[in-house]
Amino acid sequence: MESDSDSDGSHISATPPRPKPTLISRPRSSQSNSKAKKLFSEPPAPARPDPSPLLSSDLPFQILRRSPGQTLAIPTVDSFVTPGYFSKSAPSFSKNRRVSIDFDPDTYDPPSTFSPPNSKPQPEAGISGSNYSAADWVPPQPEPKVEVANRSGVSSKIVKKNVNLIRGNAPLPPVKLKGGAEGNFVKLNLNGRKRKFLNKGRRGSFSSSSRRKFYRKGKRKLTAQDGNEGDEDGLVTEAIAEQQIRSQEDSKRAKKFDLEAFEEAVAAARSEPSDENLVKLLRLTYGYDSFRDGQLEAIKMVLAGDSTMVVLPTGAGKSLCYQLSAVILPGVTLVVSPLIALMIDQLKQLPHMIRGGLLCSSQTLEEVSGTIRLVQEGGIKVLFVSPERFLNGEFLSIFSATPISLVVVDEAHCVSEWSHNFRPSYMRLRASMLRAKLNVNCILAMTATATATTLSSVMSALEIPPNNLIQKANLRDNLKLSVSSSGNRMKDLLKLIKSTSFKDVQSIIIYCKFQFETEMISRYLCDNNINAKSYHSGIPSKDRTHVQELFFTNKIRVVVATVAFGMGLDKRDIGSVIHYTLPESLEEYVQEIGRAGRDGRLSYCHLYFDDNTYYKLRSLMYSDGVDEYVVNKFLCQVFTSDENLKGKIYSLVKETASRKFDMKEEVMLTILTQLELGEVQYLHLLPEINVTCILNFHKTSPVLLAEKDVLIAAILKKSETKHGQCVFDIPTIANSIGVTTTILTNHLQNLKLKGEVTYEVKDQAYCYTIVEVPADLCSLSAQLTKWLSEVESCKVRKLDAMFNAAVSAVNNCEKMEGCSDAQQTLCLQRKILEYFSEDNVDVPNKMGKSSPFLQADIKVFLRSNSQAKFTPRAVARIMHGIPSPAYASAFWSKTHFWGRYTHIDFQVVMEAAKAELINFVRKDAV
Ligand SMILES: Nc1ncnc2c1ncn2[C@@H]1O[C@H](COP(=O)(O)OP(=O)(O)OP(=O)(O)O)[C@@H](O)[C@H]1O
Repeated sequence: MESDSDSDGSHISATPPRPKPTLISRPRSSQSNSKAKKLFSEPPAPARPDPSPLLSSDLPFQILRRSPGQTLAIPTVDSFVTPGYFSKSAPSFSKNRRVSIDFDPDTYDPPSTFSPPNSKPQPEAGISGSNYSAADWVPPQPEPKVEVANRSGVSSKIVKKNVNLIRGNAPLPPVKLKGGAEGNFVKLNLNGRKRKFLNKGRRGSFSSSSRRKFYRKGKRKLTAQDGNEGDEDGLVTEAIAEQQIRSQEDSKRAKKFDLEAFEEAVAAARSEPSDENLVKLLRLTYGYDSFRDGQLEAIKMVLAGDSTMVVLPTGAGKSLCYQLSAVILPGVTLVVSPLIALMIDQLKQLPHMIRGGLLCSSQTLEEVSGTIRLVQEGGIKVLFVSPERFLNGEFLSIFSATPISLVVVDEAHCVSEWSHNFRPSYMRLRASMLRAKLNVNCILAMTATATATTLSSVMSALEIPPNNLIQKANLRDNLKLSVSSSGNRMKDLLKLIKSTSFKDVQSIIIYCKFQFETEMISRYLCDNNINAKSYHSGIPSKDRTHVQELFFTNKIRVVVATVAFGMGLDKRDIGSVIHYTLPESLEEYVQEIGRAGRDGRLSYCHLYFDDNTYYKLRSLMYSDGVDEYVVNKFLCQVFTSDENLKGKIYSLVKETASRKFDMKEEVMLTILTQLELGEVQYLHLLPEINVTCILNFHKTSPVLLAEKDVLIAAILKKSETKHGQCVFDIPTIANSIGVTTTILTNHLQNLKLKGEVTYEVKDQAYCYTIVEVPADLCSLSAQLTKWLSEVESCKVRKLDAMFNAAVSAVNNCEKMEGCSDAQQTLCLQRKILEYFSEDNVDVPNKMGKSSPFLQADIKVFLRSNSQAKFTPRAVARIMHGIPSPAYASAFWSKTHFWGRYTHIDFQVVMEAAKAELINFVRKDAV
């Protein structure tokens, strides 16, 4: 259970950390110490993972024993250096190669060339110290050349190199289009078509068939070059290419589209946004005859420049509210979306006359700069971005000359820590920030699932006046809801799917919490002649896309999925959603059943629940918890005691810090974001980067190169030589010459393109500059811990409310009016309504408050693991079967106490552990 629950990419999820790829170290040849070999040597063998991180963990029970924070030795920053500064002869920056190193945690997978998570740089014999001398350098062997054909068919020779750019994204060779179109302009023009709309004639002639070939070719190249990339990257690239092909087909079909009439309707709606004009534009854009409930109201408010909060049920047509507004508004509409998959879906769903674009971390340099160019040229009307983009100054600067008319915050509940799906990066989306950085005054926030508390916190962050709320019922009334408690869910599920109500249902989604469940159930259904496939984030993206395609084309009847399948999914004829596992909140339940019946037809939603699943889920709710003294230690490290703090870039390597503080990466990010956006701004977060760089020189000797290049000179001064490679910390070098890390890595990339160097980066880190050192770290730690524990309690309450709704639907339903024939629709609707209007109430729970054996078991556990260090929280987590960064399940699940007390309240177990640990320490002292 512990290892494979799925996450939707949200901040506080029950998902244990995904295993990261490990590097297989090869045995080293004893003769491999020649200098030439040193420069081409394999990366250093990773250190063996510590079998028990506890032994080296810095987490003693002695609460007051605080280890001092690590101090970053960062030299003073003298001045800000422009890109050309590095090159002593000529500026070496190519503007269009520059790319911001942005990071979307929802899709990030570290490139496989990186060191394994537990590896630490090992001191090696033969390290020559931090300074290079000319004698250290031996020219490397030439690298093999491969032929690559460009679009025009002319083959060009390029050097095949290790794809070790930041995120492993090697830039594509420039592709020249006939007729003057440039680069991969067309490929990026996601809704390109024939560019009749507003930029007539800008694109050169590019026939449909050649375009198809181009996309296919581009796709192949990208696949080859993205070999080291995360799974989602292939998905983005493919979606972009497929979108292009689809746009072509649409374009042919839409020949009859009357551009003139459309442009007239836009102009009319712009000058007078009356009901009549808007309906006319709706008809021309979508072919719909009327607006759905809430749509017209929302569009009119946005056109009047009023920030608006829209709460409409799933499938009610929220996207149309911003799409139609975008057509009428003069500037760009920026849509912030939490998941790349969601952005891709929305991009694909844009009507062909609305030109869309997408910026995400997994795009190539050309794709990013091409999209930015299009935005600046007015070639994109709707731009989808992830919230992490707002960390990036370069991204924000795009809009200095390009007006944004509207910012749309999709899935706006993510802004609030009191929602089921809080994301720290969404905290950045404050009205004040959007006004200051983007000069935006109108915000449209949209969600299907927000409780009263969530709504009020979102509206306050986005400064949406209370009167500007458009809210309709949370549920559509074509959903028939039923619940049952089951001792044998597999059998009951099969019976249900074969029952009369379900037997004619063509498309069914079955939601599970854990990946193994999806595999197990889909196999079981296939064995029973039901065509089913599983879907979860552990499946390669290509296979996932394939499953989705099979489902959308009705080639499979059932998809058994985790939460990874759902948000934004718009298959209209899904006739049933079944919850094999209890959702974690009523919000999640409403969101997931909202996939059914989008065509308006009666659809069936069944929910199974049982006590054991509830206990397991409730345990997982505690996996983010932190103790005050750990927060204090964390803050000590963040505000390291350096005299000259201001302006310097600091970094915290995620993996190392997470294990050191036994704190999930998302929790660290939440604290850091709060330190930036709370009442006092203590720091300024920068985009996450890999901070350790391993550099190899190729053409010119390092010393000669350093004579021409200030950056290389600084690197040689402050780096170490390991296995003939130059290893340095990116922020340290950036600080020493007073540039940003982005400028530094862009410069390295430039040198790489010239064949001077190759490099790898590793150690993903949070980067920040310090604005103000807190006067009292203890009280700040106390405040932050209190806040985090309230967030945790809120999550637990949400699960309790979900479980209670299910229990009461089964137990009390007959007494309620209208529920019959195993349908609990009215009863559940009532519960959902109550919950969404007043969620902040304590709900009774059925957790045990004591156990006769608990204390004794903890005692035995501590004795049998006396070599390890524990906190009460760590012991309680083990008793509840919750893995954490420092207490991995791979090791600790072997103890027979693992998960033994899931039925006893977590706080109770923690108190018992605390008492036992005190006894243990006292006895030890005696
Ligand atoms: N006025 C309308 N008339 C007919 N169909 C509409 C109308 N507005 C939207 N739709 C259709 O309803 C479907 C659902 O729309 P959309 O995906 O925008 O819903 P949503 O509210 O964003 O749902 P979710 O929250 O699940 O993402 C789409 O297929 C869309 O084309």
